Amino acid sequence: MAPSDLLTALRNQNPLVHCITNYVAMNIAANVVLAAGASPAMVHAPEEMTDFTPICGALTINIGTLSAPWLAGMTAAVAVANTHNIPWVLDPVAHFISDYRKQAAKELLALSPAIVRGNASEILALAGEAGAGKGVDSGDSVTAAQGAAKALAIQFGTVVAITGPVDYLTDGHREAAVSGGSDLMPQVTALGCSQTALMGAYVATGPAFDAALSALAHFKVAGTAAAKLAQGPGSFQMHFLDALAAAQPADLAKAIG
Ligand SMILES: Nc1ncnc2c1ncn2[C@@H]1O[C@H](COP(=O)(O)OP(=O)(O)O)[C@@H](O)[C@H]1O
Ligand SMILES: Cc1ncsc1CCOP(=O)(O)O
Ligand SMILES: [Mg+2]
Repeated sequence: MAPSDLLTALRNQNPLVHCITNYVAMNIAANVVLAAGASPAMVHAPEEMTDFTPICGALTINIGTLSAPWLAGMTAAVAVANTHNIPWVLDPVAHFISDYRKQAAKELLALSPAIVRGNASEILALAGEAGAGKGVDSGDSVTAAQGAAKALAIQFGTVVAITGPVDYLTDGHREAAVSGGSDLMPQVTALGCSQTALMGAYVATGPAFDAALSALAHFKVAGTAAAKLAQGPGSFQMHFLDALAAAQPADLAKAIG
């Protein structure tokens, strides 16, 4: 499906997106999903998954502020999603910072996410390559992680998105680059996490590769527009939400290629 059709479908369908994300991202990720035209719900108790996950169009899992009860909620949600053929997206935030987080990311990756999204350092480390990540921030170039993304996509039968100044997307066979946005984007916390949540909204609407591409393009188009009005990271965040809502389906193609 073309990105323009996917954005139109997303806004028509207003899919319910089950997000398990981190404490930092919860508010902005929910606002991003709403601004784009979908309906987010942040629900993480393991006891709620059998009731809630099956009624959602997609699930997103983000390990940014991981702890044991949250991991239990994540694995319970993924099990329900997989049983009901509900696509899910993995964001392995800073998984290389501890053995605990590394192991969690590895276990989640083995549970068949439709899409994996991370920054370059996260994708490199997921493929077992040494990177220069600094906590949640990337220290590596997107180009340096492209081989890792392809290898992961093939090994796990998934779509892998690396975000950065120019985003890269692959399913191991096809690949795409998405440009635009602003260098104010990494100055606003949890925009990567919000991108992951938005991928959930799109993958509830169409095939994984097309969904990830559309979500990446939607962010770049909105980021470019917001940067024209922003005076710094604070006003950028406000204008970015407005620009996500104002983006027109035909605009998305401008960011791709
Ligand atoms: N220097 C940059 N110029 C333009 N867009 C950027 C830049 N850095 C990051 N982005 C965009 O910011 C969003 C978050 O990406 P990123 O910062 O890589 O994620 P994370 O927060 O997980 O590290 C993505 O939409 C990405 O395209
Ligand atoms: C600062 C921080 N600390 C733990 S999670 C988080 C948010 C990270 O968000 P992103 O990966 O989108 O920059
Ligand atoms: Mg991140």
